[in-house]
Amino acid sequence: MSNTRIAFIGAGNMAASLIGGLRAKGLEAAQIRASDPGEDTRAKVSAEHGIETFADNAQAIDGVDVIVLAVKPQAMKAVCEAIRPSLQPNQLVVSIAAGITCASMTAWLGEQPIVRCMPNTPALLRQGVSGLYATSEVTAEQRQQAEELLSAVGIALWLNEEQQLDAVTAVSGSGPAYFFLLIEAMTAAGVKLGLPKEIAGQLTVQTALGAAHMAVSSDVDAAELRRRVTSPNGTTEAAIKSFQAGGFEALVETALGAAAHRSAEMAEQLGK
Ligand SMILES: NC(=O)C1=CN([C@@H]2O[C@H](COP(=O)(O)OP(=O)(O)OC[C@H]3O[C@@H](n4cnc5c(N)ncnc54)[C@H](OP(=O)(O)O)[C@@H]3O)[C@@H](O)[C@H]2O)C=CC1
Ligand SMILES: O=C(O)[C@@H]1CCC=N1
Repeated sequence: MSNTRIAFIGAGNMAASLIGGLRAKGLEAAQIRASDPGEDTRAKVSAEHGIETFADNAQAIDGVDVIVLAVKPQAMKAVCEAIRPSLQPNQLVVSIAAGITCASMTAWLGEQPIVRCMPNTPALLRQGVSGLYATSEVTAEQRQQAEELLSAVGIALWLNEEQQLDAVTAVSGSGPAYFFLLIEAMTAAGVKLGLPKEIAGQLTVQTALGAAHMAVSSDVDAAELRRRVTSPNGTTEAAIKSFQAGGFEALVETALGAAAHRSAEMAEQLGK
């Protein structure tokens, strides 16, 4: 990406994470621009990353190689239609918006190389994971550019079918929130069992971190790691049996199904 010029449309949370990752990877501030209607948002991203910012999206995309659409899904149609007259045919459009299909973007932007992806908030710490899907207009060089963009904040995984992005959204896009919910619930349960809140919180968060590190670095799968914690007729077995009696696995499947369904539903509702 040594010479790639990138414009971010929308300079909110996810854009700022990506910009931070790119700067940490060595991209020059002059290679990156961002546009956003918020004066404070522009001032913040400009102060933090030393990049030029714009109130006008068309001005921001002038002459860049890659345009990252980082606005809310509800704003995508208006943003795409407004930049359409200013697009160059070879400019790669990368969208991170949940539930907005390549077909909708093509209808709003015209024929344009598009990479649709789904990152997640740990991108802020360069610990994110993203699924990526490219339309047939995307060249090998542009695939590389998109991959390097998302790799700057974590792991980037290519998908062969666009529909799989609904599942990626359900698993990893929304996924951090599920772990936060579990952290909240375990901390509250620890308090109910007699621990001070701060200690219950620290025990929970450090356990989550340790377990995630083990799952990442171990050569055995999560089921085996779980088995190694679970002594026969011990405390873990008592807890796991209780989770399973309450339908834990089925509940997770239902919850992720709801997220994937919502992603597809947003495509229907917002894609017209
Ligand atoms: N948050 C998450 O966990 C994830 C989010 N995403 C996707 O990333 C996208 C951005 O989300 P996130 O960063 O959280 O949202 P934010 O609200 O933090 O950022 C969006 C930014 O876009 C600005 N904006 C609004 N309208 C326009 C416009 N017409 N032109 C330029 N900028 C505009 C907003 O300004 P203002 O606030 O003034 O309206 C805001 O600063 C969404 O589409 C979401 O689906 C993907 C993966 C994970
Ligand atoms: O909740 C949402 O719709 C967005 C997409 C994935 C995470 N947050």
